[in-house]
Amino acid sequence: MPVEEFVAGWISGALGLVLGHPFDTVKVRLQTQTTYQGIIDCMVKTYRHESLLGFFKGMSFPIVSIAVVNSILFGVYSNALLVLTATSHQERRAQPPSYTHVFIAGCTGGFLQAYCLAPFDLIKVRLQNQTEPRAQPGSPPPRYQGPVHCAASIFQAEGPRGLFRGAWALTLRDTPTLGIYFVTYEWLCRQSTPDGQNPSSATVLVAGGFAGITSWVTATPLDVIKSRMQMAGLEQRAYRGLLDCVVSSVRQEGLGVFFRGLTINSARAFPVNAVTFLSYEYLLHSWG
Ligand SMILES: C[N+](C)(C)CCCC[C@H](N)C(=O)O
Repeated sequence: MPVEEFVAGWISGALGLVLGHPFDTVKVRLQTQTTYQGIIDCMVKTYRHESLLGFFKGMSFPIVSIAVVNSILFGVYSNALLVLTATSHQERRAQPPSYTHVFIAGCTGGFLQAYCLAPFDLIKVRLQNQTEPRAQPGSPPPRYQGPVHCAASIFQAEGPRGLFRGAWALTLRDTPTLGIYFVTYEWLCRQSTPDGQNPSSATVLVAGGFAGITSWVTATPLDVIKSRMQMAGLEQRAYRGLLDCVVSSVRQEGLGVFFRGLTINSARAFPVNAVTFLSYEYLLHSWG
């Protein structure tokens, strides 16, 4: 089993992640809190209360987890294509796989990464939603003092299952939308590259960026539900399940609730995924 794809997936994921984290914090806050009037308001308030550091809350853990998660996504995707089409990464420009195969491989990668992502994503969302300024002398400490403390508190209060809160919503969010992600990327690359040639860097950037946007646009409704289910354990607002969360969110806030964070998700998705795909292709290319 080729391992370069796993390593390339990890490094490229980490680069994209740092770039996109401030957007991600604003998104999570808009989705789960009602105190902000919009993106700008949320950014200004976050900056005033918590300085620039506020935007980077909850990032250390994802940096570690992206190693696992993005390498599973890209590694499984590429190896699934190897199984389906008997072509390696290098051979795929000359013998492009069908879009059905790309979709199936993307869904497989998406499904497998979702379960590993679930506990990391839960901790990220809980930490991002702590809006207190960084510890000041005399003020009470925030509920979670960091990722490890957060994981340990959830584990103590709810057992190992608590760490997988929202995991189903996350799996449903990621399985089809990562199929869409790779199909969009491949389609855009093929549109602007002569047959058999490697896409240019500019093409990879644009195709990666749009793959990110398409995937996030289709993922946003379940992203909202996922984030809410992850926060529910804290807020005594227990949902009986995914459907209950969907129904009660729509009842209280209307259908618009499914599009919370859509603009910011898309704004974040372009640079993050442009950089992810460019570094992924570059690394694989330079390793031969
Ligand atoms: C499937 N879903 C849309 C959720 C994610 C797809 C893109 C993944 C990328 N690491 C990013 O963070 O943008």
